[in-house]
Amino acid sequence: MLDLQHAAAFLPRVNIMADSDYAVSEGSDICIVTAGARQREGESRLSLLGRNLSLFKSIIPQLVRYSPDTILLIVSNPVDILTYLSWKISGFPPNRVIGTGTNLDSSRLRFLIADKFDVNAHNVHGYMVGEHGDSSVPLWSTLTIANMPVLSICDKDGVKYSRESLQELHKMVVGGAYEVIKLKGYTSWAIGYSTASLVKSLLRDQRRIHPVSVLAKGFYGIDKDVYLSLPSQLGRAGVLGVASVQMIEEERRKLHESSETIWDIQNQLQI
Ligand SMILES: NC(=O)C1=CN([C@@H]2O[C@H](COP(=O)(O)OP(=O)(O)OC[C@H]3O[C@@H](n4cnc5c(N)ncnc54)[C@H](O)[C@@H]3O)[C@@H](O)[C@H]2O)C=CC1
Ligand SMILES: CC(=O)C(=O)O
Repeated sequence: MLDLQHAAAFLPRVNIMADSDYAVSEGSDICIVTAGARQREGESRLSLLGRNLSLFKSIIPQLVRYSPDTILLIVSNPVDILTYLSWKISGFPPNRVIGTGTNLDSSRLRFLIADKFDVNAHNVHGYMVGEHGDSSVPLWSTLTIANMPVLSICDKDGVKYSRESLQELHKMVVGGAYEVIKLKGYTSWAIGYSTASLVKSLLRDQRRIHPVSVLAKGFYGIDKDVYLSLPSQLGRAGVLGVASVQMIEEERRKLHESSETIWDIQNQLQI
């Protein structure tokens, strides 16, 4: 708290408070939960569940008690399962319980595509969906650079990036967090920017579409209460809707596989 307060001369006027008493969070518009164990080198996100489950059981009721109308934005891993857990514990409607999900994975993919094709990442449009993690699914069929489908660019003669090398990019996205963790012990900057961008869309009612972890039941043929990332419109009320993106059969199948991966673990939770 002090370290942030000492930046007062460089920030817009802001009241920075901290306390171990949750009363300090009373009346929050949004509560961002980042507490918890992080991965050690080579460890998967899913393996963190045991350590972070009991933590969430103690944190979420306190946040709900002091801010019954808040939006819960979950960052801690495994983010999809902890977001589901937060939804269950909070008793909130699902539109007010959101996980940062594949907003970060999508940015990693957009960065890699932008780098390969030497364009600005803002001009690369597309989503990764599903689990934030190893079973995430890139929606190649709708990925575009300035409205040109990336797959059709790859099919043109003389383009040096084949469809196979795009699959390599997906591996790099999945391996991206592992690599950063190996190099510096944790990831921080990209998830920080990703979360800030989501908060801006939510609190300023920007109605932008982000791939974030939402209750997926009823979308894309998913019939279970799982949280996973789908392109979702965010505004002041939280999740305003889920976009209907065209998916080819293979993408839909992989989304369902990702959903099953999460479901299998979620099913073992004792809430
Ligand atoms: N969804 C995503 O894309 C990302 C998720 N993460 C996840 O975020 C979590 C935190 O990671 P880091 O910040 O790197 O770890 P960290 O170890 O730097 O920070 C964790 C913090 O949680 C706090 N904490 C522990 N128990 C608490 C409690 N009962 N109440 C309040 N605070 C408590 C600790 O004091 C510590 O400050 C991990 O689960 C990590 O996997 C991290 C980066 C990206
Ligand atoms: C740690 C993590 O989930 C990430 O950086 O993607």
